[in-house]
Amino acid sequence: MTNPSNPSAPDSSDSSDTLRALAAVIAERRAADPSKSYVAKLVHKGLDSMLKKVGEEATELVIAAKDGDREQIVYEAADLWFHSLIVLSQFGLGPDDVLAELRRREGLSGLQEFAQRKPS
Ligand SMILES: N=c1c2ncn([C@@H]3O[C@H](COP(=O)(O)OP(=O)(O)OP(=O)(O)O)[C@@H](O)[C@H]3O)c2ncn1[C@@H]1O[C@H](COP(=O)(O)O)[C@@H](O)[C@H]1O
Repeated sequence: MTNPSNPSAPDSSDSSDTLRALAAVIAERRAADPSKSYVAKLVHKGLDSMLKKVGEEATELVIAAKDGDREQIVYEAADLWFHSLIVLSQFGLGPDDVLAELRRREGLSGLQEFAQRKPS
């Protein structure tokens, strides 16, 4: 379905395309002018600032969920995914890497996977 507020946005029925498109914008903006791009500004501040944002957004998601505010949960989850993509980009990684890991886990029970882990 076309996004009525942004008809040129990718079809929301294909979530991985949306994540890939956002990751491509992030990759391009990393080298942009920090006064004109939020991504460039955060990248310019360095890894600690990116990680701080991920921590903040995760906490805000927790608070929204504790409040049971569905709209706010979606808003904060979007912030968290966005900032996670920035951290991934810092290491030359992207949504396809995470999606591949999720696909690898498909059909493997979390309890089974945990039991197979080597003791650390
Ligand atoms: N998806 C996002 C996105 N989500 C959140 N944000 C920004 O993330 C920032 C942090 O959000 P907060 O709620 O924590 O706001 P804040 O506490 O006031 O921010 P800080 O001062 O702590 O950084 C805000 O400035 C948001 O606008 C985003 N900024 C950009 N994008 C995407 O990234 C693209 C490139 O953006 P630019 O790099 O700015 O061109 C955009 O076209 C969008 O598609």
